[in-house]
Amino acid sequence: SLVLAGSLIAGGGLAAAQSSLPSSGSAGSGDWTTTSYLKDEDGRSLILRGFNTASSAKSAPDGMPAFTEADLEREHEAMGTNFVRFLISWRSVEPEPGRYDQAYLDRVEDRVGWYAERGYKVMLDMHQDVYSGAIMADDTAGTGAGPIGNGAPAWATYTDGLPVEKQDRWELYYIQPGVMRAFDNFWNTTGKHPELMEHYANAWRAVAERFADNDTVVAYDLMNEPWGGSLQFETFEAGPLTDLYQRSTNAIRTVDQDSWVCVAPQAVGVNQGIPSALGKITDPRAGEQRIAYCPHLYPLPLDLGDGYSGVSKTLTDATMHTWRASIEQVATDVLGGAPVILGEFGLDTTLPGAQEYLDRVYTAAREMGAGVSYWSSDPGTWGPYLTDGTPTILVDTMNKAYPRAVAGTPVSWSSSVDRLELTYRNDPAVTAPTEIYLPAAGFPGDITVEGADVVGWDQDSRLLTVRSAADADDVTVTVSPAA
Ligand SMILES: CN(C)c1ccc(C(=O)NC[C@H]2N[C@H](CO)[C@@H](O)[C@@H]2O)cc1
Repeated sequence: SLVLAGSLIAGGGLAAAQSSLPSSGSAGSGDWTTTSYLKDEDGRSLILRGFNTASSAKSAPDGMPAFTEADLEREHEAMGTNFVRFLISWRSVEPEPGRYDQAYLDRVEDRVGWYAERGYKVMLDMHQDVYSGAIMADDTAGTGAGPIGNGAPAWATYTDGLPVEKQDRWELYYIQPGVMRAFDNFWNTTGKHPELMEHYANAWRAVAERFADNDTVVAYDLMNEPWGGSLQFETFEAGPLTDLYQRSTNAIRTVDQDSWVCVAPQAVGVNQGIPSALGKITDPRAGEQRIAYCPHLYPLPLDLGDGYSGVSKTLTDATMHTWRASIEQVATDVLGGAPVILGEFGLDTTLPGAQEYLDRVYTAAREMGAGVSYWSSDPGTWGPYLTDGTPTILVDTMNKAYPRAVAGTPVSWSSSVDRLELTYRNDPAVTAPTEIYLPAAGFPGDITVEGADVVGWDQDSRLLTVRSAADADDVTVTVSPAA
């Protein structure tokens, strides 16, 4: 079919290439591809690309990111993203024990509406870093919106009077005695606070009750970068962490049967490629399990400020190999074939080799069939825009052709500046068309589509929709600028 810029000419044949779903590679083979995806309300498999929005929400009194609808319009226009890992906080959801702040959830719902109007899907991230803003005496108004940590409300922060001394690096607060104790009390390692995990699960139920019927909210990311305090690795991950995830999943399912529940491993070590010991979480819903796996990726050399070059590149490549094997193992063997979203990765885009690293991670995500939410949309050299609005290399890196919603199971896809190829196993039960984003940079005018019929072309959103013959088995669609 030939699509003329702004309009389309129907016609063109339907070619269905013969191929088959890849078997999942042997553990750690490095060529594993998921066969499981989050799906939209039309049953289409979602390929999710977007940002974490935003770190600025962590200590904001109203819990909202300093991210306006105009910022979202700019992001959508410049990069064609379709996904956001939106930061929310326990302190904002449950400011007092058992009281859920509906005005805060109203503010979250307003932002979700911004994304809905632009065709996005939202994953709500119950964010924490260093437990709570209440870990230090100068906690602002005792709400948990303090200057260092974020996440838990003040009433759920039990440091038991142990010291939390000022640190040069924020990460070091995690091992301060008062913070270790706050985590040990939350996980009830001390045996003194069995109520806190219950409150946490019930806070999730309150959030899910609000968004259960909102198709834009497609997933809940149960806890950001969990830290076990005195418990680490298997004792923590297979113990209280898996327990909290199961309890939160059960609580969510009392009000929301359809959203995916995303679970993350502990951050330390697993972000750097060490295998996770996370246990099985069982979804009590009828039908398919809707548990997803949301790991993060932060190779140590990059985190220490080295670029992606020299020894740092070698070590980072080794990290990514073990990291991919670990993801395959948890998603396949532990969670029974869960879809994967890379919940966070990022770096200072001004570092040497940054572009190559970004390309490598997005290639790995594409090969695995994983969604990606980049850390983060906040202004600065890590993000897409500097504080003065100057674009970083991230904007062009993100602004690439990709399939967004597929009427079947993606088998493989690839894209270059001016060509996209997608192979998927057609699902005749899905009547909605497959949706593909085509940036103006590579597709300035007319386009040629092979392997499927063009259903529509929206010049503003730059979304092409195509449909294969209902009886097609495996379909290969190729999109390129018209000759
Ligand atoms: C010691 N612990 C428990 C620790 C250390 C470092 C990180 C981290 O860098 N995380 C990577 C990014 N993720 C957060 C937001 O989720 C950002 O603030 C970090 O840069 C996490 C945990």
